Amino acid sequence: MDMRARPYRSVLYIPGSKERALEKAKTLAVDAIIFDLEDAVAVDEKPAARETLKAALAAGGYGNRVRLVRINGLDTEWGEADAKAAAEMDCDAVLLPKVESTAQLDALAALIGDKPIWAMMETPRGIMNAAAIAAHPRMAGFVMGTNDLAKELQCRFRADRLPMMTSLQLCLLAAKAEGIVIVDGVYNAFKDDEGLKAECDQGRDLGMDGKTLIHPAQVDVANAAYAPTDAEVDLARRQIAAFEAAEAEGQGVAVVDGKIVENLHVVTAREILAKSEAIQSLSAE
Ligand SMILES: CC(C)(COP(=O)(O)OP(=O)(O)OC[C@H]1O[C@@H](n2cnc3c(N)ncnc32)[C@H](O)[C@@H]1OP(=O)(O)O)[C@@H](O)C(=O)NCCC(=O)NCCSC(=O)C[C@H](O)C(=O)O
Ligand SMILES: [Mg+2]
Repeated sequence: MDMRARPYRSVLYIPGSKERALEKAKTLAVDAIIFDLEDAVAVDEKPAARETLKAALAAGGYGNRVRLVRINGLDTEWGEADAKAAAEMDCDAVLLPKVESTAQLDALAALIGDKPIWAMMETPRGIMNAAAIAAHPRMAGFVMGTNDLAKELQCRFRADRLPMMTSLQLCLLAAKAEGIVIVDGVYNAFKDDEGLKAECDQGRDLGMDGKTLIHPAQVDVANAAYAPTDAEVDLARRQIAAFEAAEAEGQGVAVVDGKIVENLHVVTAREILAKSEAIQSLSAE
C-alpha cells in the first residue's frame, strides 16, 4: 500500500528511550507510530535513546504500521546526529519538528538519503509558510503540534479549539492542495475518552486524516472516529449505484435520500469505500 493511500487514523508517539513502550507498540492496533527523539526524551537520555531506537527498529516486529522517526531540530546539538542515524534506521520517514522554511527541509534532505520527510507544524512562522512547506518535493505529511502552537500563540486550550482554528485550517489547505497526509495534534488528557472523541470528531469533520496520540488508551477512540461509519459506506455504495444507473440512461445527476448525486459526489463515495477497504486489509494482514 503506498504511503498516501493507507489509513492514518491513529498515530502514536512513543518515547525512543522507553523500551517497554517500544515493545508494547507491537501489540497495539495503531496505523502509524512516531518514534520520538525530541520532546518525549529527557536531555540526558538523548544519545542513548537514539541507540535504543535504532536497535528496536532493527529488531522489527512493527508489522504494517507506518514508522516515523521524530528527530531533534537541526539547530539543536542532537539534530544532525539524529538525522544521520535516522537515515540508517529501518523506518518509513523522518519527522522534523518546528519546521518554518523549505531551507530546513533542504538541509534535512541532504542528510537522510531518499527517505520521505514529514513536518511538525507548530510555530506561527511555520504555519504562515505552510503552502511552501507542503509543496517541497520531499514532503509527505504534516503533523499538527498543537501543544507548541498553543505555547507560541499564547492562546488558551478550549474545547472548541477556536484560538487555533485558523492555523489548523491553513495547514489543511496546504496539505490538501499538495495531496499530502495531515494528522491532528494530541489530546493531552489521556484518560478523558469523551473529550478525545469530541476532538477526533472535530478533526475528522475538518478533513484531518487522523489523530496523534500519547497513550495506548486513546487508540480505539481515534480508530473509530476516523474510520468511515457503516452508514457512510452504505450511502457511498448506493450513491455509486444510483449514479451509474442514471448515467446508463443518459442522465448526469441521480437522487439518493432526497439529495442530488453528481460525478463529484461519486469521487468522494469511491474514496470512502477505498478507505474502508484499506482499513479492512490492514487488519487482515
Ligand atoms: C503519558 C505517559 C508518561 C504515561 O505513561 P505510563 O505512566 O507508563 O502509563 P501507563 O502505566 O498507563 O501505561 C500502560 C502501558 O502502556 C505503555 N505505554 C504508555 N504510553 C505508551 C506509548 N506512548 N506508547 C506505547 N506504550 C505506551 C506502558 O509502557 C505500559 O505498558 P505495560 O506496562 O507493558 O502494560 C506515557 O504514555 C508517555 O510517555 N506518552 C508519550 C508522551 C509523548 O510522547 N510526548 C511527546 C509527544 S506530544 C508532542 O510533543 C506533540 C507536539 O510536538 C506538540 O507540540 O503538540
Ligand atoms: Mg511540539
